[in-house]
Amino acid sequence: MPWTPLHSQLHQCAIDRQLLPVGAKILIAVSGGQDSFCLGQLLHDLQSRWHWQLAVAHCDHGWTQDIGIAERVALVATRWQLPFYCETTANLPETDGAAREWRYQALTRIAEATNSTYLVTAHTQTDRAETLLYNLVRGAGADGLCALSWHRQLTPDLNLVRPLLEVNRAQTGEFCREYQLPVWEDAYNRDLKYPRNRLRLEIMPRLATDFNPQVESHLARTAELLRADVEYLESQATAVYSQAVDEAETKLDRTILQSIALSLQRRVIRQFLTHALSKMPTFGQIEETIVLINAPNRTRTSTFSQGLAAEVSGRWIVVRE
Ligand SMILES: Nc1ncnc2c1ncn2[C@@H]1O[C@H](COP(=O)(O)OP(=O)(O)OP(=O)(O)O)[C@@H](O)[C@H]1O
Repeated sequence: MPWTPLHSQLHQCAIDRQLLPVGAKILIAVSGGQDSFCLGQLLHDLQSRWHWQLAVAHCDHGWTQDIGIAERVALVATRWQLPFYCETTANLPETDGAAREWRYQALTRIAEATNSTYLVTAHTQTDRAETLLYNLVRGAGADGLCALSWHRQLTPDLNLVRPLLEVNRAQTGEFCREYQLPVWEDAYNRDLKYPRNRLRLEIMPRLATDFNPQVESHLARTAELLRADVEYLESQATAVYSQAVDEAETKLDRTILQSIALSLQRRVIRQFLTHALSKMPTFGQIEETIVLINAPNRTRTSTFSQGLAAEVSGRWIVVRE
């Protein structure tokens, strides 16, 4: 089969971003859709140049509309002459979130069992643009807008890598047609009952025709820029947090918080409350706690959870009943 511009793009991207080292042991998550078939084919074709050890994993949710997909993926894996692993769940996941959680657990198990140190998924530039817009409309800060990073540590021994973040869905579709890959069209993806599908099928095309044909790549670039900002801010916040918090992580020094910018204050308070409440605080809880930085002694927020509230105690902010 021909060497395509996508082969060159992925090859160059792997070099520039140092995504997958020479000789890496890589597990490819293949759903049976066009994006992951495209990714699998590209990695397979580049394998001899990079000396990667590849394997294919599929997660079977047991949903009736998915019958036959695992067999298709297995067939393509055989065509690629790659080992194929499939996990089926005993409990049908009822929501998208539950399915995703189970999928990542299953993929991690397969990666561990096969000693793979990289798990790759086929999230694309299109997914990134849609995620940004979807989260923006629902209400998100910079952290929510830059979801989908190039890589993320899943466990101490396993990295999640997303090599297709600069490739769009039109390109993966065209590639799969050229390579005659047996792409599975998920009926769920066309159901306009789901907001995410309406965004993909109605809003994004409308933005492209009425506003800017490059909307997808522009939104994805915004996500990329935001990610760098967020990573920098979060690392600064972590450094301040370690200075401002006491050893037991029960109180926060207001004098240190008073001298930093609001954007860092928010992040330090979020880290503190996440620890104190054992869960991610809401935006409102963070804003209430920010007020305490310059408030009189004994000023108290509303009750957050389990009877706990934040309170000024001299130079400290504490969380207590
Ligand atoms: N059933 C599956 N088996 C194996 N891999 C899968 C499966 N479903 C999804 N994936 C992997 O995850 C990628 C993203 O798929 P999809 O967009 O459907 O997941 P998502 O749940 O919306 O994404 P996220 O994991 O970011 O929430 C796919 O390209 C594929 O690599």
